[in-house]
Amino acid sequence: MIDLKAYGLTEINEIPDGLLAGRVTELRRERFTVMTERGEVNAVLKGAFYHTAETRVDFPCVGDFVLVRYNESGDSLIDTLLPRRSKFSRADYSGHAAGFAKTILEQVVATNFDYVFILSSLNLDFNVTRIMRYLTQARQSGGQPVVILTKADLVDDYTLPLAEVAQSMPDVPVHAICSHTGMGLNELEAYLTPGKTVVFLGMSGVGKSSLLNALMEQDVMAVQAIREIDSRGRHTTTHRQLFMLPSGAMVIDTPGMRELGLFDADEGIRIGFADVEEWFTQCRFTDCRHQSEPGCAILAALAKGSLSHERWERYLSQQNENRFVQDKTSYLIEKNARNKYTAMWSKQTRKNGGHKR
Ligand SMILES: Nc1nc2c(ncn2[C@@H]2O[C@H](COP(=O)(O)OP(=O)(O)OP(=O)(O)O)[C@@H](O)[C@H]2O)c(=O)[nH]1
Ligand SMILES: [Zn+2]
Repeated sequence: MIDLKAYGLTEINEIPDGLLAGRVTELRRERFTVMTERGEVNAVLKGAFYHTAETRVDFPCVGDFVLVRYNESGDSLIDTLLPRRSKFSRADYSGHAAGFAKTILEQVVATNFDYVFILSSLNLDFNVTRIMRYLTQARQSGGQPVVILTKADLVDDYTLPLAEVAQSMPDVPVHAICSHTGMGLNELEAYLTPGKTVVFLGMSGVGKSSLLNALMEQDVMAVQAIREIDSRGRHTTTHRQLFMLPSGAMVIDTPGMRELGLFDADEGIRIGFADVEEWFTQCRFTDCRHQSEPGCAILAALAKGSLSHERWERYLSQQNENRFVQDKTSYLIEKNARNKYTAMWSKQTRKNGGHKR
C-alpha cells in the first residue's frame, strides 16, 4: 500500500465506494499515469469530462489529485478532479481539443505545487526586473516563491546580486547555488521535505535540468550541451513528469512549464532591446518587416549608423527561439528576414573590402 500523503495529498473527504484517490504523475495526449494507494495505474478520462468541460482548465493535468475507478485488467477511469491549491496555466492556441471544448483559452500545465523556484542565472543575463516579473507570475499561481540564483561558479562574487535581489524582494527567500559542485543545495533542503511539490520557473538555459539532476542524484534530464550532441530530444532518460526526489519531495517538470519560461523571455527581450523596438514605431507601415519596405526606420537607422548592425542582428537572433515556440508562422517570417538581412549585409561587407561599417 502506498501512502498518498507521501505524494502530497493532505485532506480528503469521504471517498465514494469503488473509487480510489490518486495523483497524476504523467500525461501524454489523453492518457494518464496516476499514483494510487495500489500503485501506479494507467487511466483515461470518463466521458463526462468531454461533454461538460467548458475549457481545458477542467481537465486533469500533471500534479492533480483525482478519484479513479480502478480497473485491475485495463485502463482505470478518472472520475473526479479534486480541487487545486495552486496552478500554472498558459494560453493554448493548439486547437487539438476543439472537437470537445468550446473555447480553448487556457491550458493548465502544473498543479498542486507548494513552492515555485524562480531560477535565474548569475552570469551574463542576470536581471532583477525579469525576476520580479516571474515573482508576479509565481504569486498568482498560489505557490510560494523562492528565488534561486544559478551558476554561482561562473561569477567572482555572487553576494552583490544576492543582496540586490534580497533588497528588491525583501519577503522572498533567495539562494545562490551551483548544480555542478552542489554548492548551496543544502539550503534548499528546508523546502524539499517529504510530500512537498516544487516547480521550476525560468528562461531556457538557466539550469533547470541541471538542478533537477542534482536533486535527483542521477541524470533524469538531458542538459543542453548533451542534447545538442545526441539530438534525441529533451527526455532522453525518462518520460516522467512528476519526479520523486530521494528527499521525498517532488518536482513537476512538464513541457508546458518550460514554455512559460520562454514566453516570458519575450518580455525580457522587449525590455533589454527597448531602444531597438523604439524604431519600429517610426516605420511608415505598422506591419513593416524591416527588410526593404519604403519608410522603414530600422533600415534608415542602420544606414545612418544610429542603430548598429551588431545590435540589430543580436535582436533578431534573440527573438528567434522564442518566436518559434509562440508562433511558428511568425518565426518563419522572422527567420526569412534574418537570412535576407545577413546575406545583404555580408554582400555589402564584401563590397567595402571586408570591413564591416
Ligand atoms: N557553470 C555552470 N553551468 C551550469 C550550471 N547549471 C547548468 N549549467 C549549464 O547551463 C546549460 C543549460 O543548462 P540546463 O540545465 O540544460 O538548462 P535548462 O534551464 O534546463 O534549459 P531548457 O531545457 O532549455 O529549459 C548547460 O550547458 C549546463 O551545463 C552551474 O551550476 N554551473
Ligand atoms: Zn521597418
